[in-house]
This record gives sequence, C-alpha cells and structure tokens, in this order.
Amino acid sequence: MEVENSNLKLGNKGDIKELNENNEVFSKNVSLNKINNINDSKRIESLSYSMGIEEMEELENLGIEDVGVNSNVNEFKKIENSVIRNVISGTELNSEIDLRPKQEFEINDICVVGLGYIGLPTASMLANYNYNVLGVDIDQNKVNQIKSGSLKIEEPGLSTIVKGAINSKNLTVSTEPKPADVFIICVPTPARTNIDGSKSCDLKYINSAVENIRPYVKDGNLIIIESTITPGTTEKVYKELRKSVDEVYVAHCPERVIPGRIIKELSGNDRIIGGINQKSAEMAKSIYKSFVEGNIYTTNSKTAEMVKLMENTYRDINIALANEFSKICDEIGVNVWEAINIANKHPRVNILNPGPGVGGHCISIDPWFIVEVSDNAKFIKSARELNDNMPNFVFKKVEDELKDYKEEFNLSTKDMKICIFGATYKGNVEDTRESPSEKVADLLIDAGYKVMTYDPHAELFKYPLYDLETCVLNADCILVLTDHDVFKETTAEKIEFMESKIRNKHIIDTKNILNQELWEKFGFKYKLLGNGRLDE
Ligand SMILES: NC(=O)C1=CN([C@@H]2O[C@H](COP(=O)(O)OP(=O)(O)OC[C@H]3O[C@@H](n4cnc5c(N)ncnc54)[C@H](O)[C@@H]3O)[C@@H](O)[C@H]2O)C=CC1
Ligand SMILES: CC(=O)N[C@@H]1[C@@H](OP(=O)(O)OP(=O)(O)OC[C@H]2O[C@@H](n3ccc(=O)[nH]c3=O)[C@H](O)[C@@H]2O)O[C@H](C(=O)O)[C@@H](O)[C@@H]1O
Repeated sequence: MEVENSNLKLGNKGDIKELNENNEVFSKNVSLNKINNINDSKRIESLSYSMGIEEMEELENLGIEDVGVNSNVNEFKKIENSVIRNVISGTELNSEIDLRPKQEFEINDICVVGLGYIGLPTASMLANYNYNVLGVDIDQNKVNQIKSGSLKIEEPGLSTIVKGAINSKNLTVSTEPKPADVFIICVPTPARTNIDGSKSCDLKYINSAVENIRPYVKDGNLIIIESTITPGTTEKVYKELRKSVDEVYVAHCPERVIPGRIIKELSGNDRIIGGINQKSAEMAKSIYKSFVEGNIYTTNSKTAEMVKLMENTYRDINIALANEFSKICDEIGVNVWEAINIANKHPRVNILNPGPGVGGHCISIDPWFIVEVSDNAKFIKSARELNDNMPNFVFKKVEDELKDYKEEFNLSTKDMKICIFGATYKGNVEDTRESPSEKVADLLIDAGYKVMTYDPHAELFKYPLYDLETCVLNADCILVLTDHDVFKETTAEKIEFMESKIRNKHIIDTKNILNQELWEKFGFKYKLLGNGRLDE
C-alpha cells in the first residue's frame, strides 16, 4: 500500500508506528489528537486515498482492527474521524470534535429496534457518527454476541464498524428499549399465507416493536420505520402511537442495501424518506444526512412505502422474464445464456440472469405486498408465481437428465443420491431465507431421492449440511443451485477428487458459473439449465 508521504508518523502512544521500508502503516490504536494535530491534511488524504477497500481489508488482515471500509477519499474523509475515533480503545474521545453537520433538530439519543442485517449496520453507523445509540433486539443470544464481538457476520466491513461503534461507547445493546429522541424500527416483515392462499405482509413484528417502545415514546419523539411494509402501514403506526402521545412524528425510510455490499451502500445509496407530515420527513432527513453520501428525497409515507415495493418488484419481474426465456430456450433448442448475452449488446436491453428461482426475504416477498392491496397487480402476481415455480423446473430437469441412467442400471429414485451445491439464496452470503435450494431439496426428497447439501457459507438450513466429501460420495448427480465463488473457482484437483468419490459423473449447473470444459475433461456430463441446444 503506497502512502504519498513516506515519513508519515502518526502518534506515539503505541499508535501508528513509523512507516517501514515498504511504506507499511502499522496501527493498532490511533490517537485522534495526534491525527488532528497533523496540519498537513493532505497526508491524511493520501493515507485515506491509498486505502481502497483492498488495502483496508489488508490492514484488517494485518490484525489492525476497526479500520473503516472506504473506497475513496470523500467517503473516508466523512468517516475518517469516526473510524479513527473508534479505533481508540476506551480512550476519552476528544469532545471538541463533533462529526455531524449542524443539526436543525435536537437529536442525540437513538433507539434502533431490531439488530439484524439492517438494524445492526444502521445502529453502528449512527454510533460512528456520534449519536448515542441503544440497539435493541428480543434475541438475547444476538445481544450477547454483539456485546462480546462474537456475532458471525459475513458482510464485508460490518464487523469493523460494529466493533468501532462498541469501542466508541456510542453503541450499547440490550433486549429492552429506553427513552430516546428517535426510535428506528428494523424488524422482519415476512409474507404470511392467508387461508384463501393469498399472501400479505405479516406485521406482527412491527406491531410488537411498536408495543415494546410505546412506554418510552414521549411527546416530540420521531419514529422511523426502515422495515419494508405494506402501503398505509406508517399511517397506522402513527394513529396507534397517537393513542399514547399527543405529538409524535413518524416516517418511513426503506433500506436499499444489498447483502454483500451493505456497508458501501448504507452511505452510498440515495435514500427516500416518507413522512406522515413534512416535519416528520425533515426530522428523519436530518439524521440520515449525517452519514448518507447519496441524495435524500422526501415525500409522503405511502409513496415511500410504494417506492420500496416497486424497486423490488421491478427486479422480481425482470428475473421472471429471464426465467421464462430459460424455459422457452430449453424447449426450442436455444442456449438462453448465449441468447441473453447477445441480446444485452442492444443499447437498451438488460435481461437479467435465469436461475433455480428467487430467494431472500425481500425480492421473493415484497411484490406480494402490492398484490395484497390491489386487484390490478395481475402481471406482478404471475411473475411472482413463475419465479416461485422455478424449483419445479429444476426438479424436472434433474429427472430428465437421470432418466436414461436410471433405466440403464434399473435404478429407482430411492436407490439414488443427489448432491446439492448451495443452500443459501444467492452466492457468497450465509442467508438461506426463502432459498430456492430448500424447495428443490423438498421436491427431490418427496420423490424419494437421498439428498445431501454442501454449502461452506450457509449458517442454518432446513436440512443437514455436509462436508464436500460426504456429500459427493456415491452421488449420482451434483446439482449447483447457488453462485458461490468457491463453486466458480473449483480447481482441477478438486474435480478429480470428486470424480474419484462420485458414483455417476453428472453435473447440472443452474447458475452458469462452472467451467464446462474442465468438468467434462474429468468425464462429467455437464448440463446447463436453460441450454436447449443439442449440439453443446
Ligand atoms: N436484509 C436485507 O438486505 C434488507 C432487509 N430489508 C428489510 O428490513 C427489515 C429487517 O430485515 P433484516 O434486518 O434482514 O431482518 P433480520 O431477521 O436479519 O433482523 C431482524 C431482527 O429483529 C429482531 N426483532 C424481531 N422483533 C423484534 C422486536 N419486537 N423488538 C426488537 N427486535 C426484534 C429479530 O430478533 C432480528 O434479530 C425487513 O422488513 C426487510 O424486508 C430491507 C432492505 C434490505
Ligand atoms: C432492487 C434490488 O436490487 N433490491 C435488492 C434486493 O437484494 P437481494 O439480495 O434480495 O437481491 P438479489 O441479489 O437480486 O437476489 C434475489 C434473488 O434473485 C436471484 N437473482 C438475482 C438476479 C438475477 O439476475 N437472477 C436471479 O435469479 C438471486 O439468486 C436471489 O435468489 O432486495 C433488497 C431488500 O429489499 O432486502 C434490496 O435492499 C436490494 O437493493
């Protein structure tokens, strides 16, 4: 990592040591005073500028904790002090430094309700920006793990800002709320299947969160709902809280971050804020302005609720289009991946990737929140159903591919074993919520196959997870359902190892991530989902 000024010396209390001959900066704790006494801010910029994401992670690998994940000077400059502040382990912060822009509203104490994929990064980011944050979660284990720094998080950079926030003492966590100026609700909003088979937003967690904070909400408080909700919910929460306070402000500020890029997008994305009135929106905007680099748009609450749902619905129907193309190309003898690649050369065409279905607890769920409020949502509903049906298409493809093999060796499904690669809903995450892999496994098991699943990222899954060798041992087919890098980068040695353990060398790739030539070199019969060409 190059730093412009090679004699940079920062601090002397066991802080950043003198740069060694490789210009390597070693820092465990950096004294804010020392950093701020450096009048040549260019050196800080050069330090920050040279610290791209890779360098930041390299520093972390060097055992340097709490280095913020930033990709450019501006982002670093905005966070540099808070990152530097927060590497001070327990040292009294320099109170003269306030990181936040001038506040038009007196907001200091923030209570974040729900410390999951959204709540924990949000609470940590706010703490890094000098708010006094109480993170609340009903899951005692999660609270304990956050306190002890033992929460397993695959999200790049998240452990850094969480540790920084805890170290700064600006973030404390508990299972119980306390009075605050602002309450930010980040609890789950799953889809509920109703008796008539229709689906709607299950607001039980939102309602429980509102009841949990009710005793602590005072006149003048602001409540922000970040959870994705049915249009009209923010107004209902407002009416509910007005039963216990005269003057309360409520806004909806949906999250847009994508797992795998949460920290970068948390500050980088534009945000939308919908208030039940103008003051609610302005109060909420004053908070997000402290860390959001993107633009902040304000509107009314129902518009903000609908915008969020439109974003995810837009993605769902476009994935459905790719999946429908996949089924058609498979039927008429075209390779859908080749066709999409060429079609996307058109300046105004961007067809997404087909796959085994749509997982995650947002894209596969949020469109139902529009369907539930309008009978006009016919196209949205059919796209949702198409994506939900893709696991059946995958199951049928497995049956078709193994048909000849079953007949040749007079095997029934109960004599056969399928090895699934990938339990999570998408690549390089540990989240298995709504994963298509679960639905594919259900179908295979219901048909009588023995199924074993291998996924080095997955934390929890409906079925047991096995190591690679156990999974492929005597298997009749490997079925790749998730685009983890570790599957993309399967080496020849590893394929050779699998070839020596498997019973029938069959592999079905539903994500178009494998090196077909390499697998075929070791005798595997490779099938790409959506490739109907018989000459390939
Ligand atoms: N995960 C993501 O990438 C994104 C999620 N969202 C939305 O954000 C919301 C939260 O999603 P995640 O963070 O993924 O959920 P999550 O399941 O990871 O975390 C939610 C947390 O809330 C806690 N909780 C539930 N009820 C509570 C209560 N009454 N009081 C305190 N804590 C409570 C749970 O124990 C859990 O730890 C959902 O509405 C989701 O649609 C929006 C954009 C991105
Ligand atoms: C509009 C949009 O991009 N929304 C994002 C989305 O994040 P999420 O990780 O759920 O989205 P994703 O990466 O599209 O993955 C969803 C599912 O769709 C599948 N998928 C995705 C893209 C594609 O071309 N083909 C495909 O089959 C993935 O494999 C996965 O199973 O939903 C997030 C959310 O709301 O939780 C949201 O904040 C994110 O910005």
